[in-house]
Amino acid sequence: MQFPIKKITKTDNPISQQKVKVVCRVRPFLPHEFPDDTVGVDGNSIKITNQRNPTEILKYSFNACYGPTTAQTELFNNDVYPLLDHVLKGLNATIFAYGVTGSGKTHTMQGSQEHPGIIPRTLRRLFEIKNTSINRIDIKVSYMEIYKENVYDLLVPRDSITGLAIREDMNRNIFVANLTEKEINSYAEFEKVYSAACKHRSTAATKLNVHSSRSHAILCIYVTCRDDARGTTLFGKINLIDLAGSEDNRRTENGKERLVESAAINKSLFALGQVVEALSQGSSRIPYRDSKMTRILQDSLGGRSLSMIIINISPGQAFYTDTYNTLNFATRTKEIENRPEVNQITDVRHVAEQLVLAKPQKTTRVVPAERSNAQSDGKKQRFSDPLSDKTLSLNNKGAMSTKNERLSDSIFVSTKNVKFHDFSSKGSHGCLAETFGTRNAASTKAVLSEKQLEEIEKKLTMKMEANIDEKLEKRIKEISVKQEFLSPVSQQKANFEETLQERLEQRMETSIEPQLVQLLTPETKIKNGRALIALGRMHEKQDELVPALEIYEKAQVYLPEYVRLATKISALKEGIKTGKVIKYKANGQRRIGERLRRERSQGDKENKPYSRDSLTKDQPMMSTENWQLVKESILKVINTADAKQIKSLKGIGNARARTIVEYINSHGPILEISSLEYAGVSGKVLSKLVKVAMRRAMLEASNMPLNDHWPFYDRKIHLDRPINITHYARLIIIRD
Ligand SMILES: Nc1ncnc2c1ncn2[C@@H]1O[C@H](COP(=O)(O)OP(=O)(O)OP(=O)(O)O)[C@@H](O)[C@H]1O
Repeated sequence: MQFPIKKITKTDNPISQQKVKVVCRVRPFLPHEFPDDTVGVDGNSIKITNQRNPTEILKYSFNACYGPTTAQTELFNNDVYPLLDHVLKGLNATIFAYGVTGSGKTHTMQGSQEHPGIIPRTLRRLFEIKNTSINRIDIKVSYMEIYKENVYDLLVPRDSITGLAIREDMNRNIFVANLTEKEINSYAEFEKVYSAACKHRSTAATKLNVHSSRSHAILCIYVTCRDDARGTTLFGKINLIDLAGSEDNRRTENGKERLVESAAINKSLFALGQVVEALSQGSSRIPYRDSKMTRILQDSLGGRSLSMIIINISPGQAFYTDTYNTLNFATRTKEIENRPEVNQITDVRHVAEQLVLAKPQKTTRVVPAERSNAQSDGKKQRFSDPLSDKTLSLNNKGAMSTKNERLSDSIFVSTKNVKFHDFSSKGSHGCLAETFGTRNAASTKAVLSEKQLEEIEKKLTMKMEANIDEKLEKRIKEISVKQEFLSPVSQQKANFEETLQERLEQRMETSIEPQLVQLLTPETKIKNGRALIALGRMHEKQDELVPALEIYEKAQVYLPEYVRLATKISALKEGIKTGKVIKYKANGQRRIGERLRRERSQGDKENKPYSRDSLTKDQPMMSTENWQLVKESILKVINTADAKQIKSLKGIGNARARTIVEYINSHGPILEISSLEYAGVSGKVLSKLVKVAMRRAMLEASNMPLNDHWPFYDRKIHLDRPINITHYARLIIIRD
C-alpha cells in the first residue's frame, strides 16, 4: 500500500546545547626519536614541562586523555561508540583528528591492518548493528579530500584539477556538489571501496613523516534507519575527518611542491584556528568562508552536529612549541557549543493511524511526532497539516546535506521523546540496545484492519490532492506573474550571487594572507614566496596569465621587497590590459595578453560574461548614487514608450526604438537597465547609451561643465569598448 503524499516538517532540537568534546592522545616515541618526559598524561589532563622554566608544569584538562600505550579499541569504545548511538537516532556527528604533522592523526582515524583505527571500527560496528537490528538500516558513504584548497571526490578517479564546488542550499545547508555517495552493503565491501579511495588521497614523504597526508580527508557515512512499526525514518550522518598536519617548514625541509601544499595546509588550519577563536569568544562574525575546510565543517563547529576533536600530540621536547600551540587550540575548542538536531521522517500513514486510534479509544498513545516543538518556532516556514489542520514547520536538515535528502518529500517531525546520552562523559555507551533491542510490544501492536487503513488512505489522498491542486494553481499563477516581470532580473541576480560569493572568498583570502605571513620566520617567507613564484611561472608558461598574476601577487605578500617580482607583476598587468607584447625579462620577449584579448572579443560575440578580472576592474568605480542617476535618466526616456523620444538616445535608431516600444507595450515598463537586453538593446549600444547618460547625470548632479574631469569616469570605466550586457547587468545589480 503506497501513500502518495508525504510532507516535510521540522525536527527540533532534543539536546539543547552540546559543547564540542575534546579528547587528547599522545603517541609513543618513534624508533628514531630520543625519549624524554616533556609531555605526560595524568587522568584527564595533559602535563607539559615549560621549556622556558623547567620547574613549571603546565596542565591542560580535557574530556579524556590517552597516553602512548592506549590501544585503538579503548579510544573507540570509550568515545566513538557512544556517538554511533546518536547517529542511529538521527543526529549528525563529526570526529576530527587534529595535530601537527606526524602526531598520529592517520593512525587514529585510519590505523593499520593490525591496529585498525576509528574509520574501519565505526563501519564494522555499524554493519554489526545493521545485521542484528529489527529496523532497516541503510549505509552510504562519500569520501573527499581538500587538497591545495580544492575539493576532490576520492571515490572516483580524479578527472579535473579544479575540484568540486561547495554550495549552500536555500536552508543554508552546506554541501559539495556532485560528490559521489556509494551505498555499501557489507563491511567487506566497505574495505574494498575505502582502500581503493585511499590510494587517490594525496600523501607524500616529508622529513617528519614518510606517509604524510597532504590533504584534509573527510569520510561521510550516511545512516538511514527505518522503523516500519513506528513509521519513522531517521537520517544520521557521521563525518570522520583526518586533517592534514600543520607544518613548520624549517623542520620538514620541504621542497617547492611540498611547500605549496604546506602553505595551503597551514592556511586552512590557520582559518580553523580563527573560526575556533571567534566561536569561543562568541563573536558575531565567524570566518567560516576563509577556507574550504572551515566552510565544509561549518555545521560541526557551532552548528547542528555533535562534534568531537581528537588532539594528537607528538611527545618530546623537539615538539614542545607544536604541543603548546595544539593544547591552547584544544582549550579554545572546548568552549564551542553546538545545537544538535535530529533528522527524522514520519510516514503520514502512521500519523493517521495514531490519530484514529487515539480518539475513540481515549487512550494516551505515544506519537513519535510531537508537533508542539515545531509550532512554537515562529521563525520557521509553516504550512498546514491536512490531517489535523495544525501547522508543521519546514526543517533544514543537518548541514552538508545531499541533494537527495534535500528533495525528500517525507514528514520530518520533532522527536522530543527521544532521550540522549550526555556523550561528553567517558564510557557512556550501552544505549544502542535501547534503540535496537526488543521494542515495547504495546507500541508496535496497535494495528488497524486493512479495510480501516484503506479508508484512511483514501480520505487522506483525496484531501491532500485537493490541497496540492489548490497550492499548485496558486504557485503557477505567482510564477507566471513573476516570470513576466522579473525573470531576466532574477536570473541575473543568481549570477550576481555567485559572483559575489566568489569575490567574497577572494577578499577573505587576501585579508587572511598577510596575517598568516606575520607568523612565519624570514626563511619560511622566502621559501613560500619562491614556491609561489615557481607555480606562477608554470601558469605563465602555459599562457595562463591571469592565474599567474594572482599567484605572483600572493608571492609578493611573502616577498614584498623583491623588486624583480614587483616589476614582473606590473609588466604582466600591463600586458593583460593591453594585450601587447611586453618585454619584462632581460633574456627574451613574451607575447602576453593575446589569449585574453581573443577570449574577450569572442565573449562579446557570444554574449558571455567577461572574465572576473574585468569585473573587478570596473566594479568599484561608480557610487550607488551615480548609478541611480544614470539608470533613472535612461529609463525615464525609454519608458515614455515614444519611439521619437527613444530615438534621441545615442545609438538607437528607428528599428531599435520600435522594438523597445513594442516590448514595453507587451511587457510593461522596463524597471532595470539589464532588462533592456530583452528589448533588443545590445551591449555595444548600451555602452554608448550609458556613456552619454553618465555625462548627463553627472552634470545634473554636480553642475559640472560637460567636458570636466569626472573622477569615476577617468578611473577606468572603459566605455570606449563594447560592454557585454550580462557583465553590465551584474555591475548594475551590484549597485542595486
Ligand atoms: N598511537 C600510536 N601508536 C603507535 N604508533 C603511532 C601512534 N600514533 C602514531 N604512530 C606512528 O607515528 C607515525 C606518524 O603517524 P601518522 O602518519 O598517523 O601521523 P599524522 O599525524 O597523520 O601525520 P601527517 O599529518 O603528516 O599525515 C606513523 O608511523 C604511525 O604509525
